[in-house]
Amino acid sequence: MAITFDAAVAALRKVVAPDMERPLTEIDRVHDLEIVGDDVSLEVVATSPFKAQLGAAVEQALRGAGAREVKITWDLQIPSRDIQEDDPSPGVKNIVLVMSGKGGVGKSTVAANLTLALNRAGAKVGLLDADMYGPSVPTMFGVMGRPTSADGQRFLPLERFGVKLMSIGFLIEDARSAVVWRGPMLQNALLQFMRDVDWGQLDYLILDLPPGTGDIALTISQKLRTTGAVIVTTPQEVALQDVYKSVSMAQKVGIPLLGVVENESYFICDGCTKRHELFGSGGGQRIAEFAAAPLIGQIPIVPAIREWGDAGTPIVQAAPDSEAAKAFLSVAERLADRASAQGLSSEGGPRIDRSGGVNRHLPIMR
Ligand SMILES: Nc1ncnc2c1ncn2[C@@H]1O[C@H](COP(=O)(O)OP(=O)(O)OP(=O)(O)O)[C@@H](O)[C@H]1O
Repeated sequence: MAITFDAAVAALRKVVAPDMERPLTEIDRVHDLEIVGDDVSLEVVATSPFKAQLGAAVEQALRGAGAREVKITWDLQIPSRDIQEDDPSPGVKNIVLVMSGKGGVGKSTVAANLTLALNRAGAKVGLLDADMYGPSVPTMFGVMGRPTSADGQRFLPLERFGVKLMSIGFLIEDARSAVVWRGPMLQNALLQFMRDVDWGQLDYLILDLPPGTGDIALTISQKLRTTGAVIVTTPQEVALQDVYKSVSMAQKVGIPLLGVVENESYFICDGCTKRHELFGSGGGQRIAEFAAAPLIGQIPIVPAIREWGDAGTPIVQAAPDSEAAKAFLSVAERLADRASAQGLSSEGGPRIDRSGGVNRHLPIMR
C-alpha cells in the first residue's frame, strides 16, 4: 500500500527532536514533505551538527508507514546564545565553559576531545585554553608557535585538525611562568583573550577554564553571555567536594549548567568486558542531581587517552572508532543538544526547562 501524506505526518509526529524533547511536527522542524509514489522527500531542521540519529529515526518512522525511499535535506540551524552589541566575539554562536572544582580531573582532556568531536560532526569550533596555571593545548594538539595578527590589533588563532586554537602557552616563553598569575590578573587575561582574539565565525567556542571555584566564573558571567557550563568530575568523594563548590558558584552567578561529565569513570581490562569502577561509582550522578543538570556521559580510564594526549593528537582525532573516542563523541552529541535547547529558550522559542529551574539568564551587569 502506498504511503499517504497523512500517514507520513502521523509517523513524523512520533519522532522527537533531541534538543527540545518534543515531536518534530510540533516545533516546525519538518518542511516540504513530498510524496511521489512510495518515495518521500522532506526537509528537516537540525539544531545540532550530530544529525545521524535524528535522520535514522525519521527514516525508520517513514519506512514504518510504508515509504520506500526517504530523502532528507538538512537545514542546519545551530541556535545562538544571546549576543549583545558589545560582545567581544559576535561571530561565536555558542560559548561553552568547561569547569571543574579540582585540578587534574581531566578537564583539559575532556575539553580537547569535545572540541574535536564537535569538529568531526561538521561544526566550526574553537578551543580557548584559559588554564593560565597549566596550559595544555600546545601539548595536546602538538602545536607551538606565535599567533599572528592581520590587522595589528587582534591575534589570529592557530589552527590544527580544522579547529581554531588559542592558549596562553602560545604567548609566553615558558608555560611554567604562568603559575604566578593571580586573581584580577588572571581574570583580566581571560577577558583580554576574548577581546583580542579574532575567532571569526564559530558554532562553538570551548573555554577550558582554570580549576577552582572563584572569581573566574563571576567575571565571566558579568562580561560574557555564555551558553553554559559543563562540569567535569571524577567519581571519587574528594573530587566531589570541590566540584559542588564550582556548581554552586556557577548557579549563583547565573551560568546555565549544561551537563556533568564523569571522567575516569571505569576501567575495562584486556580480555574481559566487565566495567571495573576503580574510584567508586555514582559520583557524577550525585553532582548532576545537585546541579539539576543531566549526567551527559561517563568516560573510561584508558591509557590511550593519556598517550594520545601527550603525543599531540587527542584520541577522538587519533582513533575515532575506539570505545573511548565514542564515549567523547556521545558526550559531545548530548552537549550540542543541551546547548541548542539553551539557545532556543534564550531566544524566546519554546522553552523546555528540564533542569529544575537552574537555567536562569541574569541580565549582564557592567
Ligand atoms: N579518561 C582518562 N584516561 C586516562 N588518562 C586520562 C583520562 N583523563 C585524563 N587523563 C590524563 O590525566 C592527566 C590529567 O588530565 P588533564 O590535564 O586533562 O586534567 P586537568 O583537570 O585539565 O588538569 P589541570 O587542572 O592540571 O589543568 C593527563 O595526563 C591526561 O592525559
